Amino acid sequence: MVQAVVNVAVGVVIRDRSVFVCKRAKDAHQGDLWEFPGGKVESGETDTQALSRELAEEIGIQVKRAVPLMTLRHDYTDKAVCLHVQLVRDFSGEPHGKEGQPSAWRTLDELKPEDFPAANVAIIDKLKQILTN
Ligand SMILES: Nc1nc2c([nH]c(=O)n2[C@H]2C[C@H](O)[C@@H](COP(=O)(O)OP(=O)(O)OP(=O)(O)O)O2)c(=O)[nH]1
Ligand SMILES: [Mg+2]
Repeated sequence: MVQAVVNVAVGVVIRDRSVFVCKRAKDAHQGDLWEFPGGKVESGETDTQALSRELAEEIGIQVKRAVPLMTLRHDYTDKAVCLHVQLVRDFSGEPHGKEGQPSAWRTLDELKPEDFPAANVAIIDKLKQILTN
């Protein structure tokens, strides 16, 4: 059966020179890898609405402004995703792993692409282009 592409809102939360990352649950798709927080866009939601909802649920912040960074499609062997990646610099609340997941602030130099799902390699590359210097 051909599977539908799953639309996902992904937030790169930035403070100073660091980004906020979380660890995916072991039993999740692409489990046990690090991620930028976010999740599936539900029907009737815009990407931005989905992002605000997911970041409130997963890391306990209120997004004040989100700026689109990139949209990318990635086909894993078992699932195809379209990631709508947005930069979040303007938020209230203190990001934390609200669902008990490990989380951390990391500088770009500290991000190892191999610790993330394969789709994230392109995101990390793009962040390095725009956030350095
Ligand atoms: N959140 C997030 N998902 C990513 C990233 N990179 C990547 O390939 N994905 C994939 C993994 C999943 O197949 C999908 C997002 O699913 P998710 O597990 O976050 O969705 P969700 O929060 O709505 O979770 P659930 O309630 O359905 O379990 O996108 C990333 O950096 N962040
Ligand atoms: Mg999620």
